[in-house]
Amino acid sequence: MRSYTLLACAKINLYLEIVGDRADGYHELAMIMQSVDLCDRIHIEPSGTDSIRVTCNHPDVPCDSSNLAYRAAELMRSEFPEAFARYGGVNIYITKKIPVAAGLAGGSSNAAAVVVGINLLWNLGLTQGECEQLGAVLGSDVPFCIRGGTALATGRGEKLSPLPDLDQLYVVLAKYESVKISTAWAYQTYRATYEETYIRDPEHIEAYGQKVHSGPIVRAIASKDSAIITEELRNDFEKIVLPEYPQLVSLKQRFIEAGAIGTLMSGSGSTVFALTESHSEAERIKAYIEQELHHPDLKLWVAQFSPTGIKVSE
Ligand SMILES: C[C@@](CO)(OP(=O)(O)O)[C@H](O)COP(=O)(O)OP(=O)(O)OC[C@H]1O[C@@H](n2ccc(N)nc2=O)[C@H](O)[C@@H]1O
Ligand SMILES: Nc1ncnc2c1ncn2[C@@H]1O[C@H](COP(=O)(O)OP(=O)(O)O)[C@@H](O)[C@H]1O
Repeated sequence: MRSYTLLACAKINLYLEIVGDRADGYHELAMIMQSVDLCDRIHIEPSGTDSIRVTCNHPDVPCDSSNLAYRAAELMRSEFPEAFARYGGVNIYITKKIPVAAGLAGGSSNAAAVVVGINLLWNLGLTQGECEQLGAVLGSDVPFCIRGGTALATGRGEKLSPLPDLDQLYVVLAKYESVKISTAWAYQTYRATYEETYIRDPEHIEAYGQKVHSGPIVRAIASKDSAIITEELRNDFEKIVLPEYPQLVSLKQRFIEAGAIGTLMSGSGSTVFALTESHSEAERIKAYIEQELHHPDLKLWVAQFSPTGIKVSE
């Protein structure tokens, strides 16, 4: 039987506005999500048994049923029992390149790759939309990781509207290995600090009217206007994370000093990214930061915006 190798792209948030409280305990969001070509490699093969097995090269990633890739395979097993009975279990090999707990959706991208990979392995014939719906059960960011490219994400992050691909931008990603921020902590802390500004029980993002401020960046993306995109970068989590981690503030300052056209923390952190208009400029800024900060704990990567979230090869 066939096996598949998939590249699962990281995402960055060019815009993240926390707009309200939801009845289900999640937060209502307006986000611009962007895939970048820093990718984990996921290999999926039939196990020849009825079990799911996950192997990963990263010491901080669990290989048991708490691994999001494992949970994705479990979901497929329970949703498609006949296919499971016919094709059996799977072995999943994960080679991590995306830093862990970094605000780059590493786990979500791995789960996305497993949904897409098992769809192929078991000949399920699911459409991308159907894969995205299954992904939403696994986590708010998983549908975007399946769709990829550039998208406006609303609801709890799972409702996607496509935006034109921003293929002209490059990114330098920087992460202090010791600064690990849990997404649940970030949302809880934000709620505790800003709850009084929340909109209660919002039904639809449109209903927020004036309260949502993503219009200018959406229009700038449509017209591919990098100057306005960089002016409109926003991440509400910066308000609670940056005061706790002054090294991230310095990192942002250094990026601007180095000539980045914009800089922002991604998601709930702790990755900070800088945008540039060329690959050579991104490499130059990476080298500058490595030399200036020269911190063994600080890791940097250069990546390009990607029009896809998952790339498949047999
Ligand atoms: C913050 C973001 C921005 O893209 O990314 P990361 O920083 O994790 O990469 C996402 O909203 C993370 O999405 P994801 O990691 O899929 O979240 P989930 O598994 O659904 O939920 C993790 C935790 O975040 C909270 N959560 C998540 C999404 C949301 N709209 N409201 C929330 O309050 C949940 O209550 C839960 O405690
Ligand atoms: N396949 C996976 N890859 C990475 N982390 C995973 C995976 N499965 C579960 N996790 C756990 O999820 C947590 C969040 O990791 P990750 O998805 O990389 O971060 P973020 O939510 O900030 O984008 C980690 O602490 C890790 O232990």
